[in-house]
Amino acid sequence: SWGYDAENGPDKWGDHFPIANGPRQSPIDVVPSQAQYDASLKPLSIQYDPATAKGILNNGHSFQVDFVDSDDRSVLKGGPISGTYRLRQFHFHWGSSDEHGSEHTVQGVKYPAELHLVHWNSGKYQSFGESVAQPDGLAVVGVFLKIGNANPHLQKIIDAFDAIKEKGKQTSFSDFNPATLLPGSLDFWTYDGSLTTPPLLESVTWIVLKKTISVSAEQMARFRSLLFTGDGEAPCHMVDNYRPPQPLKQRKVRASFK
Ligand SMILES: O=S(=O)(O)/C=C/c1cc(Br)ccc1O
Ligand SMILES: [Zn+2]
Repeated sequence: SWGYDAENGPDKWGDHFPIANGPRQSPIDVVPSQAQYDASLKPLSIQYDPATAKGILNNGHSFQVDFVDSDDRSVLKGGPISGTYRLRQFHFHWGSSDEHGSEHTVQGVKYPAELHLVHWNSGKYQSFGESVAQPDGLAVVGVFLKIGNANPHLQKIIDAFDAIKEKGKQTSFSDFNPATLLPGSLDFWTYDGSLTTPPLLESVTWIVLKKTISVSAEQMARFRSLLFTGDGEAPCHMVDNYRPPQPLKQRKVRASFK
């Protein structure tokens, strides 16, 4: 199945998922000078309840922290979206070195990693599964990681890595507030896009934060100690699990800030 190597990576995804060459694919290169300031964009409203954190899983492509999404305790509102979107999971994409690894880029600048907080439109649809097939079904907040001081909030996640080193492994993960992973400013760029992994569905309103959060080089090295492979397979380090920027086509990127 799909992955990130030469045989099954982003250049091959179109073979099984033709939408890979669609009109609203993600990620993109954000060019700040081309983004239009939109005064009608509301401030982002992000309210997460740490009690909704459920577990952490190595899914063979990344690791994800899953949340209880059977009620509106952890939700995203405002910004470019209408109504309420419920937090489903967050995950990361990262590189084999600190020089690259993010999916979105900013005028060609690559960051060592990118956090994605995935939300679905619980105001309009009954489940994540239904939402993922709708043009307004998902809202993903993207946050760039930049090498600097160790991030104490990331450390709690990293401390769980020994339990999920291989593909398919999972463990409980509770009492965690993902809002601690957000930068001080919620200024953002927004555009209509897609999932950046197969099935690449064009159902995502992207909200990419301008400000970064810190991660130390040592913490990044811990991300790279995870494995794409399962128990009993020849080990392959989980690195370079990012899709490169895709054509903007007929889209405009809006900015929430001047
Ligand atoms: O990298 S993203 O575009 O955030 C992919 C999100 C995603 C989330 C879920 Br939940 C299932 C499949 C997916 O592809
Ligand atoms: Zn992602």
